[in-house]
Parts: sequence; C-alpha cells; structure tokens
Amino acid sequence: MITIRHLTKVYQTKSGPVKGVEDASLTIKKGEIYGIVGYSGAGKSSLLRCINLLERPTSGEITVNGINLTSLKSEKLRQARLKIGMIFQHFYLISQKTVYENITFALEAANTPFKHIPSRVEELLDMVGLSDKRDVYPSQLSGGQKQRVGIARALANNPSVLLCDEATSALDPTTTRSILSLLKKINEELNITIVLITHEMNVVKDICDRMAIMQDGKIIEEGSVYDVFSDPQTDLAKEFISSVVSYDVPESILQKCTGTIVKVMFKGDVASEGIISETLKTFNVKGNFLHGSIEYIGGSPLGIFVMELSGEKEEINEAIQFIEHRTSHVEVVRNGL
Ligand SMILES: Nc1ncnc2c1ncn2[C@@H]1O[C@H](COP(=O)(O)OP(=O)(O)OP(=O)(O)O)[C@@H](O)[C@H]1O
Repeated sequence: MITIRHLTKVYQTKSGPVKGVEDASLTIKKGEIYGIVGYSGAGKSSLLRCINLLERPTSGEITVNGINLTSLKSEKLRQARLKIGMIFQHFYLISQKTVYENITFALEAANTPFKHIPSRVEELLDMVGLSDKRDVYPSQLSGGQKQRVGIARALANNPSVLLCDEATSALDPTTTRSILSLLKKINEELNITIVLITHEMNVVKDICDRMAIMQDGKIIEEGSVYDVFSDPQTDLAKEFISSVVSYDVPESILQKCTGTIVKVMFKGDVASEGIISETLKTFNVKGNFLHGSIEYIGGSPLGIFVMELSGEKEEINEAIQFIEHRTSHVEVVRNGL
C-alpha cells in the first residue's frame, strides 16, 4: 500500500519557487493499478517521482508498504527504493550494453550474487517476451521492445511497486496495447502495485482500477475509474472523459428534432433495451434513438443513449420517471418544442 499525505513539492529556480505538487493526499491499495491524469504541467511527474524520492518532497509524507520513505536516509532509503521499480517514456537504456547486460546492470546494482544473475535475467526476458533478443543492442530494438527491456530491468529486484512515467506515450496504438497487456499480466501474476501517469484516458480506461485527476499541482478528483467515467464531478474530468465517452449530442441532430430529448445512462449490466422497450409499451410515447454508445470500463459496460420522446407532455414526464427509476440517470437535454 502507498500512502501519500499532504505532499508538497516546490522547485527552487533562478526565477523563484515553482510549485510542482500542492498538498496532495492519496492512498493506493496493494495490487491495484492506479492512474494519474492531467494536462502537461499539472504535476503528475513531480508526484510520481516523489513516491520513490527521485524528487524529495518539500513537505509531506510518503509511506510504501508501511515504511515512511521520507524519514529514511542513505543506505536504508537505497534498500527501500530497490522495491520500487520505475519505467520511463524514453526508456533510458544503456546504448553500449546488450539487452542482457542492461538487465544484469540492475541486478549488479542491487549486489545480487553473481551465480543468481544468469537465471534471473533469463526469467525476466521470458516474462517480457524478449528471450530471442538477449544479445542485441537497444538501437536494434523497436520502441515497444525497448520498453519491454525497461520493464524487465524495473522488475529485476522483485519490486512490490512499479511506477510508470508516461510509459506508452512514445508508442503507436498497437504497441501501446501490447505494453498495457504486459503491465496487466505483471500486475495480476506478480501482484505488483502499478502507479502510472498518462495524458491518455484510453490507457486509464483499459487497465486502471482507480484514478486521480491533477490540475495546477492539486488532485482535483479521485475515485474508481468506473465512477469517474460514469459520474465525473469536475469540468476537467468531463473534458478528459469526453475523449473516450461521448456525452454530447451533435447540434445537427438536435436541430432536426421537435420532441423531448433525453440522455439515459445505463451503468453495469442493466438491460438497456428491455427498459426502453418496456417504457415505450407502457406509455403512449414514441421513441426515436438519436445516438448511442457502450464503452467497457474495467470490463463493466457503460451505455449512453440519446432519445427523442414525442407525445403528450404528461406521458413523456411519466416515461422519464419510469426510466429514471430503473437507471437512476436520465437527463433532459431539451424539452419538446
Ligand atoms: N526540475 C524542475 N525544476 C523546476 N520546475 C519544475 C521541475 N520539474 C517540474 N517543474 C515544474 O513543476 C510543474 C509540474 O511539472 P510536472 O513535470 O510534474 O507536470 P506533468 O503533469 O508531469 O507535466 P508533463 O506531462 O509535461 O511532464 C510545472 O510547472 C513544471 O514546470
């Protein structure tokens, strides 16, 4: 478990102090994949780098697996850091060393007995699917393969936490998916807690359990990925989510309609078609589907349908209440003309 309490990071620069993180508090549970999103400069990297004290917080406390890292010095801090692996957007492999040697380097740095190194490297290469590349140099690898080496190196010393700093931002969509699957596999098979920062909501949607949104150094929204996606509280969360889940009805569609326009959200395994057809049978209203989408977030469906309801006002209101009762989320986008 990772606990961040009232973390503030201020950089001292020639032109004065710059705030990277301001009073951030978070609890990340053991074994979960936690995503931190925000625009450039929001403070994501600063926060992530404070978790392993790559950046020392100006104030606040970081506890990883019960150890207060902020209170540790030199050797004890070094030992604790070995249990926190990290991967980066630009991989940071040593170009003069082969894949095998890059991974060996991490084991040597942790004073692993020499006799244990070859078998451990082979095990790591197998885990990341690069056994056939053991003797090649980083320049001979694709971006995705380089990140696999980065992952193997980060896992070398059996960490309990893996920090991912924009780990897929330099990769194409297909390679991104394969790296995300590998991270998910590592999380599930090795029970490693993963904290990742990204500006891509699809990454969060595909593999994270919970998430935080940062703005101006502060955490402005936090919760399960499903809850944030289905019920965003802040304008920024709505903006990020709109890149994945469409909440808006195109104006061109609205202009053609004269009935009452409603947006219905179906969360989880609610039988959306059943509810709509039951509504249309029960009330004397006509329903016209304008727009619909179902996204799977963390494996659970989130459906959004926009409908035009036509008929007597009273009947429409009752139909809306009927749907509201069964879905708990109906929004009247526009009343009938
Ligand atoms: N080493 C540093 N020295 C001075 N200021 C810094 C340093 N690192 C970050 N900052 C500042 O702290 C703020 C937060 O930056 P940070 O890199 O943490 O944000 P971010 O959300 O990770 O952005 P990006 O996605 O662009 O990396 C910014 O104003 C940035 O300029």
